Amino acid sequence: MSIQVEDLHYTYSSGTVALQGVSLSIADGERVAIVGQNGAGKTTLVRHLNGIFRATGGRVLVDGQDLAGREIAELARTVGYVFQNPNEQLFARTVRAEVEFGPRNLGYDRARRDELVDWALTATRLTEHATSHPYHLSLAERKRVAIASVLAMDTPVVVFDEPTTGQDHAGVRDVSEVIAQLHARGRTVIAITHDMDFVAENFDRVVAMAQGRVLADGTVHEVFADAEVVAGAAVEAPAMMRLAQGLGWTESVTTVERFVAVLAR
Ligand SMILES: Nc1ncnc2c1ncn2[C@@H]1O[C@H](COP(=O)(O)OP(=O)(O)OP(=O)(O)O)[C@@H](O)[C@H]1O
Repeated sequence: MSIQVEDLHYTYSSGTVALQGVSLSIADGERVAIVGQNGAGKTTLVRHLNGIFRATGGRVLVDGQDLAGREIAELARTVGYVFQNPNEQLFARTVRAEVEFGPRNLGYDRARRDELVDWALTATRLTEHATSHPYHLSLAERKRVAIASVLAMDTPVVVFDEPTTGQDHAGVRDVSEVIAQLHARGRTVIAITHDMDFVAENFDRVVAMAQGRVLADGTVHEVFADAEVVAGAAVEAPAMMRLAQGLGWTESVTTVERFVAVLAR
């Protein structure tokens, strides 16, 4: 499902100008990472995609339809949003009830619901915690519950707000695997992240933001090879890319797999 953001502006009621004319076009099935320093406007931007925020200027179209005037409940069927802080998202008494809430609310029948919930729990390694209270789990596990509860809604677009923060190595691998599964199912995946190695390993495209604007939009290599962009967005290129540059290689190298392939030659 495609997304068009056209000259989007957003000013908080406090007067903070968070977005100053963002334009983006995301095609069906793309994997897009949004990067940039704290306060760049990333969260404000993605919260427009499912109608949590309404543009104070410009517009957002999903599948060609303007989101203005559309109900949040209707948009929930289209764009899933995993909050950065799971405590803002979770409310049920058991993990399974939490994960089942979305598909139940969307009116999916029992068989589809069970299938989606089982898949979401397996994908996030939470099956054994299905009957636990989410608040008895660690923060990292609660974050995975938040991910599972959005996965189970089976939306064509899934937006993650800093999905790897607080996750250990296995948790990061799980999130990568979830993204790969969503991609294989043809879903559009958008993630805000501060982990540039995670970006390089899991995304095809990077949008770098600064001060409420898009500074650069391109492949991982294109965006991180531009020193001005790297400085302006206050990010660091992925480790493999820095290593390859340090070795004086001219090839595009952003991932471990690619690094090993070039080294082997
Ligand atoms: N609820 C709010 N009320 C007022 N200002 C806000 C609010 N939330 C965010 N802002 C401000 O809007 C600007 C953009 O914030 P936003 O959270 O979108 O940035 P971000 O790029 O997601 O940052 P981070 O990486 O820290 O999550 C910042 O100046 C921030 O202080």
